[in-house]
Amino acid sequence: MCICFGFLSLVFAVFNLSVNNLHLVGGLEVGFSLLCLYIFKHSQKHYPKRWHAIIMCLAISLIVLCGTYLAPLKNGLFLWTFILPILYYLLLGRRYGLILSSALLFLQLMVLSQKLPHSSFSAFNIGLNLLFVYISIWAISHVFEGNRADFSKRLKNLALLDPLTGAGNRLSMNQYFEVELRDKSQLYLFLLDLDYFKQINDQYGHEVGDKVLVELATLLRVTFAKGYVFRVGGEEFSLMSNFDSPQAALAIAEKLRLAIQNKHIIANGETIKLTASIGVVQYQQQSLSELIDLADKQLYKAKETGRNEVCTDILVHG
Ligand SMILES: Nc1nc2c(ncn2[C@@H]2O[C@H](COP(=O)(O)OP(=O)(O)OP(=O)(O)O)[C@@H](O)[C@H]2O)c(=O)[nH]1
Repeated sequence: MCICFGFLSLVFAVFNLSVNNLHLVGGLEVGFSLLCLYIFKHSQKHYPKRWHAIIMCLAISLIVLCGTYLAPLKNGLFLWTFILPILYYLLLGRRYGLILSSALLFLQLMVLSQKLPHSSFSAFNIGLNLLFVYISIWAISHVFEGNRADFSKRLKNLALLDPLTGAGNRLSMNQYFEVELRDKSQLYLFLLDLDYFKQINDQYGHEVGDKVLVELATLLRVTFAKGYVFRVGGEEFSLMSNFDSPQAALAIAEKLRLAIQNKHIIANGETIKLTASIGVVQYQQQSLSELIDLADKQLYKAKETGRNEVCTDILVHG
């Protein structure tokens, strides 16, 4: 898109500078071409930045507004106004699309009211038609972008959330660890596994087992509100958060263990009691799979020593 707009803008710049004598508009168009070139170069090496899209939209709007004001209407430069709502919604989403489209409409109406002859009925007719075309394109862009955003959110949820519990899945854990979590200096990972969950399934049935998993995930999210909860296996959850100290991390792990122990789930008129084993490790420059392996060792230790335990390899001083 940058290449396409940059090239078009350069062609118009040459035309406006050499034939139309619109030096300001031509200059702006040359500037816009250079901006497009810069953004194109940047986006080849890095993820595109949001301010690039904002600057691009503002720059092209300025060119269209200046062009409409300075060039004779018969040049048709103002027709570019109609693609701008599409561009705003495409590049900036619904909120900015709405704000910029209304601002552009207001400014273009001011500019055109200076340029269209006031008394002429045909000018009034043209103005009205242009207004309705603009509003129609704007409305279509708004609805289309709304549908696209909802659809993309639903797809993202399908890809990243565990459908049963609503907790993040393995993929979202990887994404969180590798991309979103920038400061890992105080990161701790808990691996939590329900004890004797097979017995619950066997005794009460799979549906009740599912209900237990859903309630457990809710309890984890509430008790571990500071961090992120992912379901990484049948009845196994991984939790990640930064803590000020190992003591603080272990205190929360213990709080989780007690909350699960005190949780009573009613199913088929019976009360189901739960316990969980938890392995806690601190991040020290390992990869995610290495960190999980370490946490798994601690979890195994907790299972071995009788379950309903928190185990860790962190040395706590004092
Ligand atoms: N209801 C339900 N059960 C599941 C789901 N995923 C895995 N399971 C069950 O979870 C149980 C896990 O059993 P085990 O690995 O033996 O673990 P456990 O009985 O909790 O024993 P320990 O972990 O050693 O304390 C199996 O019975 C699986 O069928 C699920 O989505 N829903």
